[in-house]
Amino acid sequence: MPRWNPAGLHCYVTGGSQGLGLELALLLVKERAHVSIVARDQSKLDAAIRQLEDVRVDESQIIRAYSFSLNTAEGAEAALTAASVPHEGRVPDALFLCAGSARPGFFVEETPAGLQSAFDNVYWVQAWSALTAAKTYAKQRAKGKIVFVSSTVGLMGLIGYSSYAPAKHALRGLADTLRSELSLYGVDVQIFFPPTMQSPGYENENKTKPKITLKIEEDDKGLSCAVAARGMLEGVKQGQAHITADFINTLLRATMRGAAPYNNIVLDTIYACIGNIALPDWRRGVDKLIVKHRKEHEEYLQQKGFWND
Ligand SMILES: NC(=O)C1=CN([C@@H]2O[C@H](COP(=O)(O)OP(=O)(O)OC[C@H]3O[C@@H](n4cnc5c(N)ncnc54)[C@H](OP(=O)(O)O)[C@@H]3O)[C@@H](O)[C@H]2O)C=CC1
Ligand SMILES: CCCCCCCCCCCCCCCC(=O)[C@@H](N)CO
Repeated sequence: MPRWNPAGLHCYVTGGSQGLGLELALLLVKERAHVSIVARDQSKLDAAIRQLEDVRVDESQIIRAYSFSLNTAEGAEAALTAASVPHEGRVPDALFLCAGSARPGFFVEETPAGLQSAFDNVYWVQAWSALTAAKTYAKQRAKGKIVFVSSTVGLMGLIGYSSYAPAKHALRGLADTLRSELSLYGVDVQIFFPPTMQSPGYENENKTKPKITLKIEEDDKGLSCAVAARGMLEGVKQGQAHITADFINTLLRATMRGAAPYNNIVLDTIYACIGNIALPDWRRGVDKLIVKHRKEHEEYLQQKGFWND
């Protein structure tokens, strides 16, 4: 299969105002793509556009920002329609659905409304864009690409991520389904599983992250968003269905593949063997750490007034 090349194509990057999405948008602009970024905060979009303009290679590149909330079907549709205007109404050649946010916490402290809004912020924030794009690809008889962004905790579960991990797993289910179904229209579907990335969103979630989750993650320095974006784009170019950019997520990917396509049958089999031994070993350590944390957790709940009502 020939490598995918973004030069001259219209790439639509949600969450393109900061973090992974911005770093990916920068790479795409450097590779001569037309780039549209979408996020809510206009001032962050303005700052991002200045950075993207700085790396423009060609006068003819169309580089635009659009402020929309992608949490609703209407918002996602309006954003895609707006971004298509400078391209004669044509659907973008590729969508990179990077938008999403995490709000870690303990399950027993969650509320029904909180859990539902988390699904909006993690699953629907990408799925609505895929829905409107898929319909438009089919109607316009256009070929294209949709790339979702999941997480390490789209491949496993970890204390503190009960509102987030299920939605990231659901994105994998959607990506696998659409990889199968959208081949009807010549639309490629891929999904990236990033590890921890040093981003504004990560710094923000750490402010309220449970202590035990912080402890489990403490040795994990994560990737810079620039390195993660490079790994993501490389996997996209190679046409990988499931993309990873670091060793741990590669082990998780290889052990969680199921019927998904191999990236490399020999290497993936080796990674799965390593993962089958190393991952349960790591998990046993984490399980022990959590049991040891019981007393401190009880004190935390006491302090929060958990037993008061
Ligand atoms: N950082 C990490 O450790 C990891 C992150 N991920 C995932 O990778 C992706 C990128 O993460 P990261 O770079 O850290 O994210 P950041 O939180 O730093 O940036 C998120 C981007 O998405 C935009 N966004 C968020 N919600 C919406 C919305 N409802 N509508 C429109 N735009 C929105 C934000 O802009 P604005 O708020 O202005 O709308 C911003 O541009 C996310 O999907 C995240 O879940 C996965 C694994 C690890
Ligand atoms: C040999 C086996 C060793 C395995 C080590 C695994 C260590 C990983 C623990 C951290 C996982 C948390 C990632 C969540 C990232 C994310 O999506 C949020 N930060 C959202 O922004």
